[in-house]
Amino acid sequence: MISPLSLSGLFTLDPVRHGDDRGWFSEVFRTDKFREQVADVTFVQENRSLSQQAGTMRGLHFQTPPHAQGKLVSCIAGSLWDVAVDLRPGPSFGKWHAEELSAQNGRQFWIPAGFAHGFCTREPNTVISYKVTAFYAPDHDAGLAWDFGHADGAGVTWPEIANPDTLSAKDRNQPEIETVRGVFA
Ligand SMILES: Cc1cn([C@H]2C[C@H](O)[C@@H](COP(=O)(O)OP(=O)(O)O[C@H]3O[C@H](C)C(=O)[C@H](O)[C@H]3O)O2)c(=O)[nH]c1=O
Repeated sequence: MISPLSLSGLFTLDPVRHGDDRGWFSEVFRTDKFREQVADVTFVQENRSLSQQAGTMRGLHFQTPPHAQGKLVSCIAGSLWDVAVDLRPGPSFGKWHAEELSAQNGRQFWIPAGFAHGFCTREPNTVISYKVTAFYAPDHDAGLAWDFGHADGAGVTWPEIANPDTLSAKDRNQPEIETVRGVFA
């Protein structure tokens, strides 16, 4: 099943699992169905990362134009809380949406270009896997603080298990959201 979400452009996808006495089989991605029902994009790279500790936080990241990335995110081991923050100009700027992704539920989260992406793992040895629509461009790698807006009572409400001590040095020094307003104008 493919479902549009409240923030326009975001979707969840729940591929069918054909079970039998061995286990299950699932078509987890098809270009034709994705282009018809979600977005007419082409994926050029697939990323995976292992986070050993539960509560590991990564993000909030994006690549600036012309290397902005759409991301089709899934969890292939363990479980995680995945969040997209809208950086597109307009009334939804700064709004966010999160999804629970796990190897068990097989759910996928489509995040188009124009959003920052981050996650927090819920189990040890969680692996995230995501296709992206633009190649890695380190000179266009950007981000915003995981706790943006918290001083004003706004921003992302991370799960209890989130552990800021797990943040990379880069992620401990990301800027406030106002500094990235207009990046996707
Ligand atoms: C993103 C990326 C990274 N790298 C190298 C660069 C570093 O040597 C190493 C770790 O990179 P980084 O610390 O940026 O990895 P994460 O903190 O997991 O960042 C990612 O996680 C958040 C949630 C995202 O959505 C982005 O895709 C991405 O920013 O992998 C590559 O070689 N290719 C790549 O595409």
